[in-house]
Amino acid sequence: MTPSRRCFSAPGKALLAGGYLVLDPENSSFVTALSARIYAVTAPTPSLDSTLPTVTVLSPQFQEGEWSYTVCRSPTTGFVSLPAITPDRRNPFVQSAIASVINYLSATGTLQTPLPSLTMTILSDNAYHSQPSDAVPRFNKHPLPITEVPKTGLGSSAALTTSLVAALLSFYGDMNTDAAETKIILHNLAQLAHCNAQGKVGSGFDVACAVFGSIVYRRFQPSIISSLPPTPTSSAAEALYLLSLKNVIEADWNVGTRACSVPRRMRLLMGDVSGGSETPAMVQMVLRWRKDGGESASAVWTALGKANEKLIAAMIALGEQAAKDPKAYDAFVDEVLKVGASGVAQLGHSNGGRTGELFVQVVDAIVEIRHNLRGMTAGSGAQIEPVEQTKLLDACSALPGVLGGVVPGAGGYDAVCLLVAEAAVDAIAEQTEGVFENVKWLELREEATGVREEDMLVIEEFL
Ligand SMILES: Nc1ncnc2c1ncn2[C@@H]1O[C@H](COP(=O)(O)OP(=O)(O)O)[C@@H](O)[C@H]1O
Ligand SMILES: C[C@@](O)(CCOP(=O)(O)OP(=O)(O)O)CC(=O)O
Repeated sequence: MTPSRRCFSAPGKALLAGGYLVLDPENSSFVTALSARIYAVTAPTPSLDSTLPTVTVLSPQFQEGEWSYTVCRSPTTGFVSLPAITPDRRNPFVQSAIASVINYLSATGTLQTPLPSLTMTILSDNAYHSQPSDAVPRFNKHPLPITEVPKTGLGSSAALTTSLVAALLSFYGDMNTDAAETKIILHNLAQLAHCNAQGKVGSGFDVACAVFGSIVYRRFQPSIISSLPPTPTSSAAEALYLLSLKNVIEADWNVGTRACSVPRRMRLLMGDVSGGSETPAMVQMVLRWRKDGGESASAVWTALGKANEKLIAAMIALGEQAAKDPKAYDAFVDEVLKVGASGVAQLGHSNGGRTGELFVQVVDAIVEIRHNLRGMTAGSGAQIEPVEQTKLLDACSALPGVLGGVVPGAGGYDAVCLLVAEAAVDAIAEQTEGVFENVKWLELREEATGVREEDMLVIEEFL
């Protein structure tokens, strides 16, 4: 093993509660980090003293997965531009991650000099992309470029950008990405790089989840990012740009990133639904309805916000209760295994004390969220919980061990997400397979940890 190699990884996401409302910094959302991760391995590239340093990113699972840049640093201003050595190839997320980190380190005066050349190799878990069969090897290779392989909607660009930013901060800035203050810088840089690459300021829940793991997320004010001047074209502008970049990255973004997770013995069950939806088009329809839909739209929006808050509070309280009164909690979960969601609500009302009460709140909140998402669907015309998903979610909610289910994120024909008792998973799969042909339960589960350094020994064999 090359001793200087290091590996950083970041997780994918599911937005359990907060689709659309998360675009407004007033609202909280519940974001779950998933077991599918993207890994970035750093290795110094031997280079000649006389040549300019280069940064190369390899993504060997995809055809044409190589992007190389020369690092040109202005001796007067310190601004770094990155002309592509492979100009016919584009990967805006890769380029943007490198540019943001190197310029930030340059602005803070901590960029390593002379700058060594670097190669980063990306490995991405199979769950991010549709696979030809279930029996593919880990980190399966595709016979197509990345842009042509269908995605599953787990937030590959956010996990990629975050793992690259962590790798770059550690390689070029010698920063400990585990330290709390570095994680905030990492988050802000990854958000900026992701927005620049996307060409728009998104809600950022996927990037925040890739950095911090499962969280109750509240967005930053978009003006923080849009206040940064455009990429400079003169020396005077370069100096100003670097100063602004440092200020923006080190400012208090006031994001909500409180850690949360699915309570023990419960599990998220993610179902891939064949179809697929266009998130940006749906966002446009919803925002238009929100703006022009008068009081009825406002009422649905407010009620959905309340239902989301209720679910968030109940999930957190239930996790605490599981630790505080494990006996009562375990006894209640054993009962949950015997009944469907409405049965859980009945049980919780009649007995179960505080634990029962909290289970009722979770079940009720999911019902309320779905009710309002259907109101949004009807009002906006965006197919957020389409009728097919209503049928699927209703049928699943009646199965023993299921607390309820939602269409995660923007909703539509991408996925469903159930909250279930862990021990019921196999029975749920058995009872739904063949009945609902278009749902495929995924091997994914919550893994609440955000960006982290990996043991190189574990990843080495896949390189
Ligand atoms: N494993 C990977 N290797 C290289 N680039 C990747 C990888 N995964 C994602 N990307 C980048 O992210 C882009 C996909 O981003 P996007 O369309 O926003 O999808 P998502 O919703 O999964 O983030 C790809 O076209 C590529 O530029
Ligand atoms: C509508 C949204 O609030 C949530 C979309 O969540 P998804 O998980 O559906 O996201 P994509 O992977 O980008 O399709 C838009 C946003 O917050 O950016």
